[in-house]
Amino acid sequence: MKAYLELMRAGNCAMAAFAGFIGVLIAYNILSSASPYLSLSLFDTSLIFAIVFLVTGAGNGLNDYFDIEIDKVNKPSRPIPSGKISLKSALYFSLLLFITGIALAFLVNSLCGIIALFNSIILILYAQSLKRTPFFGNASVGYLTGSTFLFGGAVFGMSGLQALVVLFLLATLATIAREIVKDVEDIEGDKKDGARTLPILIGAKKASYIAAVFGFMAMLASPVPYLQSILNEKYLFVVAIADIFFLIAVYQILGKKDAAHSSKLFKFAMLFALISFIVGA
Ligand SMILES: CC(C)=CCC/C(C)=C/CC/C(C)=C/CC/C(C)=C/COC[C@H](O)COP(=O)(O)O
Ligand SMILES: CC(C)=CCC/C(C)=C/CC/C(C)=C/CC/C(C)=C/COP(=O)(O)OP(=O)(O)O
Ligand SMILES: [Mg+2]
Repeated sequence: MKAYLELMRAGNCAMAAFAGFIGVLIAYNILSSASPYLSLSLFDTSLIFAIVFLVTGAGNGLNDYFDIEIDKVNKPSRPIPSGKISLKSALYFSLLLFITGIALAFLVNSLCGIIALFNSIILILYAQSLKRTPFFGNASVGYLTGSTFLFGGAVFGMSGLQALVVLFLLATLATIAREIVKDVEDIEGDKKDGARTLPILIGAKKASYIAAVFGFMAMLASPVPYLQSILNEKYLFVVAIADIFFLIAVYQILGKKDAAHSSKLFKFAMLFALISFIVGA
């Protein structure tokens, strides 16, 4: 059981699922001010959390299935290269998670079902090939991460999804920045694997500057949810702390050229940003 949770990267699944949960709450807050009779279903909200957890876990599991050769070198302690889980078991487990997540999403409503199906296709394409293409891999993970908010809002249909576009964009920008930093960190292993990532194509320095631009865009846009009255002033205080960590993360990659530390700081800033959303809701 523990090995399967490790294969799913349960920590990332929980973070993504929490984002979906926040998406439901914020969309409800926005829409209920105009429609007082709008109801918030605890069952649907729990389903959103579970679906994002399952589909994210499926994507992570399939990712490790396709990455077996790289991970034998770079990450030998992971469940598949270490022998805790066989390749075939990892594949069937991931497919089961995808099917379960998609089926549950259609149980919520057709919009959630379509998003879950579309995201599952992107996750499969990412694991198979997209991750080895310049920038498209980073953009895919950025979209997928940002889509957790859209997915939560979709519980209330298109109006709920549209209400969370700003949060979607913030999360997407920040994730793209981190993904490019991760590619800078993995440049040697990716070169051996024949991957054509941004740092391999244009060099680590230029790629780091592009990551910094995405990071700054996310930071500069972070007051927008407050300015649009989507989130309150408490959000501003907490997101300011996230922005400081984003700034330090950018300094780590540009000033110190320490991609590993920068990646960790980006993730910590993203966690703080998630907290700012719930505090400001
Ligand atoms: C400026 C501002 C307010 C930005 C918003 C930042 C935000 C809320 C981002 C969303 C965070 C989120 C929903 C994360 C979900 C889980 C996750 C970490 C997804 C991306 O992971 C892919 C990554 O390649 C996994 O690598 P690793 O973390 O090293 O295992
Ligand atoms: C909203 C719904 C239904 C699903 C969203 C699914 C989500 C949130 C995905 C988040 C992004 C994510 C976890 C993508 C999976 C791909 C992945 C594991 C990328 C990182 O793997 P690599 O690029 O191989 O790098 P490492 O294996 O070294 O971490
Ligand atoms: Mg991988």
